[in-house]
Amino acid sequence: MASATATDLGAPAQNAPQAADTSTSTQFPHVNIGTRNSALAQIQARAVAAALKQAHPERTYNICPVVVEGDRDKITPLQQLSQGENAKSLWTGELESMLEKGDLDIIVHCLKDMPTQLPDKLQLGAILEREDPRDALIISPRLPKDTTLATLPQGATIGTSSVRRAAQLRRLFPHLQYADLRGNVGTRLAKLDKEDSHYSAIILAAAGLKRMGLENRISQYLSGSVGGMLHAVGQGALGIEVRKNDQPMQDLLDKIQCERTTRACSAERALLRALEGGCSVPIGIETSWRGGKGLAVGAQPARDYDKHGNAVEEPEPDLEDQELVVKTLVVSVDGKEAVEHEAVRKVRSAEEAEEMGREVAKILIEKGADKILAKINVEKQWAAKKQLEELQAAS
Ligand SMILES: NCc1[nH]cc(CCC(=O)O)c1CC(=O)O
Repeated sequence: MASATATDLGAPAQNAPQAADTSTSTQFPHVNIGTRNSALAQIQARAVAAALKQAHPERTYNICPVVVEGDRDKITPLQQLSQGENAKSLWTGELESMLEKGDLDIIVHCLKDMPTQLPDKLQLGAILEREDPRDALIISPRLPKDTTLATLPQGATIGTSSVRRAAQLRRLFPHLQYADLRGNVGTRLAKLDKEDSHYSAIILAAAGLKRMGLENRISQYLSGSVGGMLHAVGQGALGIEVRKNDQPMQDLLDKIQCERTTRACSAERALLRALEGGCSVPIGIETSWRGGKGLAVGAQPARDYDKHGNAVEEPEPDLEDQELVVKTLVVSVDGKEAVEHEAVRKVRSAEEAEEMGREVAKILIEKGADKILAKINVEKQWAAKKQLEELQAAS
């Protein structure tokens, strides 16, 4: 097996792999863990390495940060980058070809960024326990810290490059403006904070901020009930990609997966797959577990949050006694049309959860979601064509 080094992975020198642990047996080769090289991605990769180390202390782990295409092009708006044939490979393509070649053994992804269709030889080997899946509002330091979506001044600009976020917000906050905002979490915060920034606030995933120790920047946690914002499919969870024929590696991953998150995210991903939405399509979702011993069905969501956004710890009912609640929304880019649906079902496996996701997709389509999505695809193609013409005119 190839043992990759920082240099032959094309990573900058300061991103050298973490020193491999040589204190234990060397009868196994290192597990090479691929990751994007952003600060958040590397934090996530280290968390996975730590979980693996705990489950399998006999193995050694090597983190390999790689600069990917999506991180290089900072100019083209995301919706247009994710067009056409290259659509899905932008964030994952380079890492995946290294995995296929054997230069990597696993890739750690934000599940949200993982395409619903993976290359033939690869599979989603594990989904780990979910962090807070909600979106969060971050306010400019020039505004009062307790500013919320509802108290932002008329005409204030919110930075987000997510069609899903902007479309949902336009629906409930038509008096605000929405502008593209690109870059890693640190870059986006810097663009908000700089003195002449034209953003009054930005929306980021709470999970990324929490993982980076930046949750103190969060002014408001958004959800279906606060700000009417449903999160992206897979948001807050980590997905690990592995070669299909690598059973030993799959066995390692089986010990660190989270069944609750796997079932919920399997439903979410099956729904997205059935609607054929790319990562920037305005599909919002919220999954939760309901019922179980000691709780009346529908009495309260399985996970609640206090006013600081911390998960309120309650003794967790047995997963097998609970039902999965899937709440979902497809909204037009202008926020004027929306189709929503909520379903509740017992799912005893990831496969049953996928079935539920497909059922919900079918109902959304019956309610008219396909028309909203078709219109978005036409608009995207038009925008991409216009941009190409501009580029040609400029050259
Ligand atoms: N769109 C990029 C992206 N992909 C994953 C995360 C972090 C949150 C997660 O793990 O789902 C982010 C940043 C963000 O949306 O704020």
